[in-house]
Amino acid sequence: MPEPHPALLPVEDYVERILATISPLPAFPQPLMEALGLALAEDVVAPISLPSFDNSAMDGYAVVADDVADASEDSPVVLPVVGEIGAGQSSILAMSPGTAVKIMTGAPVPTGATTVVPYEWTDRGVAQVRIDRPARVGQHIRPTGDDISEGDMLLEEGTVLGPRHLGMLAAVGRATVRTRPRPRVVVISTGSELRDPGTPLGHDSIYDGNSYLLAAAARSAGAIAYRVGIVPDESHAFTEALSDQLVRADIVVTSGGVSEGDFDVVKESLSQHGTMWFGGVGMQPGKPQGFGTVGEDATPVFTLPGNPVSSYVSFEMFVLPAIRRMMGKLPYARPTARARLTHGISSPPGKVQLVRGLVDSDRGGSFVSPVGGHGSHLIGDLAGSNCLIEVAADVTSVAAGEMVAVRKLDEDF
Ligand SMILES: Nc1nc2c(c(=O)[nH]1)N[C@H]1C(S)=C(S)[C@@H](COP(=O)(O)OP(=O)(O)OC[C@H]3O[C@@H](n4cnc5c(N)ncnc54)[C@H](O)[C@@H]3O)O[C@H]1N2
Ligand code: MOO
Repeated sequence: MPEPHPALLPVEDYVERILATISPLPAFPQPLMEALGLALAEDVVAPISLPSFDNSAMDGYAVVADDVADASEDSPVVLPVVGEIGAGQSSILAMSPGTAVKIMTGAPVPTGATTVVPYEWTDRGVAQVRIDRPARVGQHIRPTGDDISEGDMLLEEGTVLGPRHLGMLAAVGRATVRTRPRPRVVVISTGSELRDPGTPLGHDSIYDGNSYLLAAAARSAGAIAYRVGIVPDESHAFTEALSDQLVRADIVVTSGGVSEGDFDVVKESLSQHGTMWFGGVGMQPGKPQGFGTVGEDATPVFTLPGNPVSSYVSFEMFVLPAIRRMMGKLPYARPTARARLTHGISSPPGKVQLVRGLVDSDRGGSFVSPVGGHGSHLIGDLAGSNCLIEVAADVTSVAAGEMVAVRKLDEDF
């Protein structure tokens, strides 16, 4: 009698198991430029106010508003110019009524001045200035704290830092911020049939697309990716490659060697490790999976199936959330959107089906078309898609015109 198929682990249970094993990486202060794209691991409170002093918004003359209240073109007010203040120069700290001080944009307004008259309203005089319009109190003065007040909550923990955040942090004088670093993800391709792109191909070999696919996906997810060369289907070669790599890995991702084949060395080598789990997950493509921790530092290891589409989809569903959890980035999983299906699709019972699709949101709604067939070797179709259509495990067909869940690939979230 044939052995019954072991039960498939539901996708959500597998994700839960993975996330329960993965911890956020310890945070530390990083220079601002290193923090781009990283999640803040502290609340940032403004250490100073911005502007930090009253300063001029125009090139012109700092004066007392009362002195120019009656100025007009027919009857200009003439004031002696007692000095000049450029941005970064604060030699003149105070001025008296009845005088004018030349002032440049951004320069500190001297005590006593209540307004700034722009050059355009004057004769631009050097020793004395003729002002032919009145200026109200506070005009063209940017007051202290106008933008940010000392003690304001600027950014909350978990914020993913973009260029505008970094600009603000620098503007308030922060040189470093506490962030969680990028995980180092080591990608190992296994398979004696694999050859490096750029080298000759025999009649029985294929190019190693997966290590590029997975390393690029890891980098796109925010990780530092190390693509290790091809490891043949030999147990000792795999074990050696793995132990060499563990020292620089926060996560190890392997491709190939996890199904039922006679040369499935990944499974064979790692099965001896207590914490590794191997089995089938209720998902297509990407059924054969393995996950656990290995080595002294309990480094998480994902053993993804070798078929390229299976490998990629497995990365999206399982490795991406793990990378994001290490980085402290929420949500962990790529969010789904809704789109109307243009052509019907069928799906096996008991498995979440992830169909390559092309989603277009520019036509007064979102429409999604399946791309190519279901085969998990079809990398051409994978490259031609921009989303994964997700069909739930208990659904066996979806008709054209129905709404489906889609994961838009490559989008930041
Ligand atoms: N008897 C069974 N056979 C298979 C089963 C099963 O349940 N019973 N599952 C199938 C499924 S589903 C998948 S997915 C694959 C997974 O296989 P492995 O993870 O063991 O991967 P390999 O056998 O090494 O390779 C599968 C396929 O992918 C190609 N490959 C592998 N590495 C790369 C790479 N780096 N770049 C490009 N292509 C790669 C490889 O040549 C094979 O064609 O198992 C099924 N079999
Ligand atoms: O799990 Mo496999 O991915 O169906 O080819």
